[in-house]
Amino acid sequence: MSDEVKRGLEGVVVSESRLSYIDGDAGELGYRGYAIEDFAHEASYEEVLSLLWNGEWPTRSERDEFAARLADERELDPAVYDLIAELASTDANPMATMRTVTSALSAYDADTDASPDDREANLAKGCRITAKLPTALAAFARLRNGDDPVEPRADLDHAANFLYMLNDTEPDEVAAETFDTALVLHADHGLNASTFSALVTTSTMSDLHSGVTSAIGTLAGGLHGGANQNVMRMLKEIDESGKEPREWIEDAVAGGERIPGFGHRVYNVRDPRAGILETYSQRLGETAGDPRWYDYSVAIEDYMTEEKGLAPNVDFYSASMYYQMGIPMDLYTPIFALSRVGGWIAHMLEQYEDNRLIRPRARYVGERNREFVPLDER
Ligand SMILES: CC(=O)SCCNC(=O)CCNC(=O)[C@H](O)C(C)(C)COP(=O)(O)OP(=O)(O)OC[C@H]1O[C@@H](n2cnc3c(N)ncnc32)[C@H](O)[C@@H]1OP(=O)(O)O
Ligand SMILES: O=C([O-])CC(=O)C(=O)O
Repeated sequence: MSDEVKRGLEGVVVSESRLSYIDGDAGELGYRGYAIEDFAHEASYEEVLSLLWNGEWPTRSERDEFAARLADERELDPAVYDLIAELASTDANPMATMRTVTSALSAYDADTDASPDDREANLAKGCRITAKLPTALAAFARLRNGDDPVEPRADLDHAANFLYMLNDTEPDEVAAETFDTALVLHADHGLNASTFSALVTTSTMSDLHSGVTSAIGTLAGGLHGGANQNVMRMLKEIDESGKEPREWIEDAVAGGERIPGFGHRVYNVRDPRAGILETYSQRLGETAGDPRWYDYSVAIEDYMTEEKGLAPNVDFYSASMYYQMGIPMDLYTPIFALSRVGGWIAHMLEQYEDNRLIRPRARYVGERNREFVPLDER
């Protein structure tokens, strides 16, 4: 057995998957063999979930049935609302709230005692988790502002219903479509850190709720999903500094800072999702007559690409896009989770079909054969 250390598991292949294909040199991403550019605008999040979980695009009737099943599961148990209200009253971190709520949902899940690898029970649990998290996040966002939660509406699709519950106003077509595309584009991405942590959890034959709880904790960090809110904080800081974006970034890079939204473990070129999200960010700026956030982003990208050879990742343009939709900054990463939950579940379903415990090793570099000294003699 080789003792070579692969820091960060870079380049290590640990499993086979039929879910997402990534070519990091060509900048290509596909779900189950379909290039994202071919369906991102057209397919809904519900269709993508169905594709990821079942392997094929649903027919219209299958899509309707699946969407209705999800819509039926949006309500939360009153005890979960109480928990969210409690967390909102302490101004808890939204990602910590999502993690805690996911864990709590298992207590109210009808299939909580099913065998961890029972596919039908897992599909039912998957529907419940995916359907309930948007209700939980919207309720939390409203309660912390002193507003009452808004009941989900079964006649709205997954994306539109979330915006409706968040704002207590039915979104217009542009907002609903933009948000739906963001959900579609964030749904899966190979063995990224959060998906891997879900798989580590379920590889012990733990349950789906535990896997999603682990994954949310992993997504929260600034090197992963947390980067999207850091991007917007940076854009705001640039705006307030009065400096040119290029000058601001130059100073930040010279100061040794990592620029959020740039760089990627797998892509050596521009993340293909960034290109699609960029068009939405640009369009929203033009419509609002304030292209500032998009323009800053382009100036930063130009500098980072030319001077550092680093391209934007998915978190870069999603930030200005969500901001221009009026979404509070600290909800961007939880929104990433609302989408990625579909990918996490798809990977866990795949893992249960052919599971092996994930248990790598560390090379021990500490001292050995040291003599134990009892407490009173130290
Ligand atoms: C959904 C997602 O998770 S997408 C990623 C979201 N995360 C971010 O946007 C945070 C900023 N980006 C980063 O920190 C990194 O690019 C990561 C974590 C995404 C990838 O990290 P790794 O593959 O481990 O690359 P690593 O950290 O070794 O970086 C390689 C080199 O590029 C530099 N670098 C990488 N990203 C950046 C960045 N955003 N800003 C400045 N320098 C960077 C590193 O300093 C390092 O330089 P060095 O070799 O001179 O020390
Ligand atoms: O793949 C990764 O490492 C990070 C990423 O872009 C994602 O999770 O969408």
